[in-house]
Amino acid sequence: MSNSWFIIANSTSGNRNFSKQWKEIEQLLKNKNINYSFAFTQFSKHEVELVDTAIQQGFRNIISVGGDGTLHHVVNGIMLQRYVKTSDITIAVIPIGTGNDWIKTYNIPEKLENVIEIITKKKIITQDIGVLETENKTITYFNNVAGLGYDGYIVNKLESLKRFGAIAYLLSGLAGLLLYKKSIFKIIIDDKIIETNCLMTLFGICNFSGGGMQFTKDVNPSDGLLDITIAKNLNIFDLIFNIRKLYSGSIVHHKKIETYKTKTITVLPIDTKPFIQADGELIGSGKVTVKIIEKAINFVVN
Ligand SMILES: Nc1ncnc2c1ncn2[C@@H]1O[C@H](COP(=O)(O)OP(=O)(O)OP(=O)(O)O)[C@@H](O)[C@H]1O
Repeated sequence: MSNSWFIIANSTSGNRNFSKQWKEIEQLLKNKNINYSFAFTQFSKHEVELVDTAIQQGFRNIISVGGDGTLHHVVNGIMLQRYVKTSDITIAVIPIGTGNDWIKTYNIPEKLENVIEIITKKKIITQDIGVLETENKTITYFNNVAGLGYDGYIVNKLESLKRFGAIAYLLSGLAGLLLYKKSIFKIIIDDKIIETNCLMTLFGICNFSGGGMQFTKDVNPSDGLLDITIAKNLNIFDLIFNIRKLYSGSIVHHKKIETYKTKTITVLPIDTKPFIQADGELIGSGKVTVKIIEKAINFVVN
């Protein structure tokens, strides 16, 4: 069992024909003599239960077949189980989602043949995992990028637009700015208190979010630090004139953006309850405290 993989597959991820992709995945795994069992998710967050059962049965290697949301829930399943240390578990990702942002940090390709090849090599990085605690004491883990404010607003709006792919993030991201009302955030980082009109505050472990955009600076996913980005009173013109910089990452040098590295941060929105997103999943609204767990889970990378 310790060398075998347990595959958790989300047939609703992405816009392509899942059964065709699944057939190809099974064929490639068989060609490479990779030992595996599998289960399909039946509903959102089912990943958490499936991971728990797989680990209880003795599996230590898990493959997430889906997008960033599926991976997010697999990670939460690992962090929530109580059978083994989380660092005893290894996750590989077969990306069939829409954004597939987490894989971009590690140059993991989307072509199935190449991904399976990477899984056979099993090169591993032990990555940090973030923890968010909301006002009602709900705990959520994340492996890529979380945030509150405008990014949460977009995640909430995007449900119906997702089938249009990564371009939908960009278009709804720009159009939404005309309607979105920024608000004052009180941000506590170590001994520093920042009170500012804020479009959004992001908590990063890896580089990419929003379908290939980069808002985090000098990322190291295993250094035990959150990469904080505070986007202050940016407006639609700031973004339209800097579209290329959103994707290249140099937007972080904009004068209305500040970045920090820290182990813990609290954000208190004043008078509003902005949406909070984690890895592109909507998880709550309002006040949030974020911490980081250094080197928590192993991931197969390129
Ligand atoms: N059987 C299911 N039915 C409905 N929703 C599901 C099911 N299984 C998983 N989900 C949920 O579907 C959501 C979206 O999945 P996922 O993020 O993997 O795909 P995506 O949105 O196409 O990709 P990305 O996040 O990379 O853009 C996740 O919240 C996941 O928990």
